[in-house]
Amino acid sequence: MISDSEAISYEFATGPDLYALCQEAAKARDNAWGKQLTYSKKVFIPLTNMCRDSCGYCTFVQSPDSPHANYMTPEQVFKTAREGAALDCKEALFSLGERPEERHQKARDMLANLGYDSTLDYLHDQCASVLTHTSLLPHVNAGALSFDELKRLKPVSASMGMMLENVSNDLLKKGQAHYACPDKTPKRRLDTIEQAGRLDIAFTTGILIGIGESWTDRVNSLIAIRDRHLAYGHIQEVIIQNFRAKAGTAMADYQEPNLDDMKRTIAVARLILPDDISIQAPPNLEVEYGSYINAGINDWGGISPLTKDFINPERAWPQISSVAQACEGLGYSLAERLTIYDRFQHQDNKYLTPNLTQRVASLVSRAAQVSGGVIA
Ligand SMILES: O=c1nc2n(C[C@H](O)[C@H](O)[C@H](O)CO)c3cc(O)ccc3cc-2c(=O)[nH]1
Ligand SMILES: C[C@H]1O[C@@H](n2cnc3c(N)ncnc32)[C@H](O)[C@@H]1O
Ligand code: MET
Ligand code: SF4
Repeated sequence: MISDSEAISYEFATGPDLYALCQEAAKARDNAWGKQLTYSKKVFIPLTNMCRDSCGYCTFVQSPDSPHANYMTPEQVFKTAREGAALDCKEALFSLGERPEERHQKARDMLANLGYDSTLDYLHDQCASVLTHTSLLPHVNAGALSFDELKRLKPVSASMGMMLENVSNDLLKKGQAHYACPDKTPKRRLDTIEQAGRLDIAFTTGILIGIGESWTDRVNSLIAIRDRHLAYGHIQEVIIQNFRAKAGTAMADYQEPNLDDMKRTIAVARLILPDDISIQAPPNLEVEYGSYINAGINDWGGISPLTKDFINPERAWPQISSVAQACEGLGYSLAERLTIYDRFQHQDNKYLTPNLTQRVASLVSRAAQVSGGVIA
């Protein structure tokens, strides 16, 4: 662990200083997580691509005028989930736009056709349906949610998540990444993390780097996550995600963070966050993703053999065998894990409702029968 001021002092760490910082982080990771990295085999279910926000970096969102604006039908959800299960996926990642019906008539009309007036009600029922009809465990990433909304989703989602993005209020100003995004206020994002803690939901969060924040904003975002974890103990993983500039977005010409920036941020995250939080970085947003290992990550997040990363559709997943090779080249093994990390699984139905406890147990025992138990 390092102090807050020490973390801030690493802003310009480069060359041998960055190397030493990464070594310290890698040592902390080895002590806490051993010589094994993990990933979750998943399918991506983009339930709707309409959204009431308009983040400057996002190409996932579609304007209601676009012919591509949609809700997936229950049949499409089921087909994706079933095909994923057939390929041995264990997670159904529901990732979607936020409350589109509160802004767009087209979203209200499409929802009405499906028999709903709220995206979150539809989400709830589709998670329930995946649980009933397939072996997959839903993980909901629906952005900022209230206590009541999280509470309703808990029995149908094995874990949940929402990127904090960043705690800087400056990003809400005109011309900045989160201008006119009511769901990206640090207050609402932090409140979601807090309420998930009160509800004992195993929670994924993280920061998106390179969206106009300062280094101090970045460290302060990690500190904010740490402090909520110290209060509730519910943060299972923190994602360090690098912004990728996309043509056609407000931030198309923004500079992307470089590899040193990612390594520096990963290392500081490892050293400032408690050891029991997993540090995750996606392997599809950086060609030299293997060097994240030497900076202290222990997890790659979800990797899909079936669906693309709908948020970064132009960035194909590396083959799982290539990720395994990158790990092995540095002396680490690669193992599959479930969407809810091991230490949250066996706590007397605290994090999992009884129905989900059972589902998790049967996935774990299935994994134990094939290939000697791949689930970490
Ligand atoms: O494929 C992706 N998976 C994303 N995931 C899923 C992640 O890779 C894992 O599948 C889950 O975290 C399960 O551990 C997120 C999950 C969250 O809870 C919050 C944010 C993300 C962001 C992404 C993402 O941009 N792309
Ligand atoms: C689901 C998560 O995907 C991330 N996200 C959205 N757009 C981009 C982008 N251009 N580059 C990298 N990550 C992105 C945000 O952090 C969001 O919370
Ligand atoms: N809309 C949610 C968020 O931004 C999740 C998907 S982002 C493409 O957190
Ligand atoms: S990042 Fe999420 S909240 Fe922002 S516009 Fe895209 S879908 Fe909406």
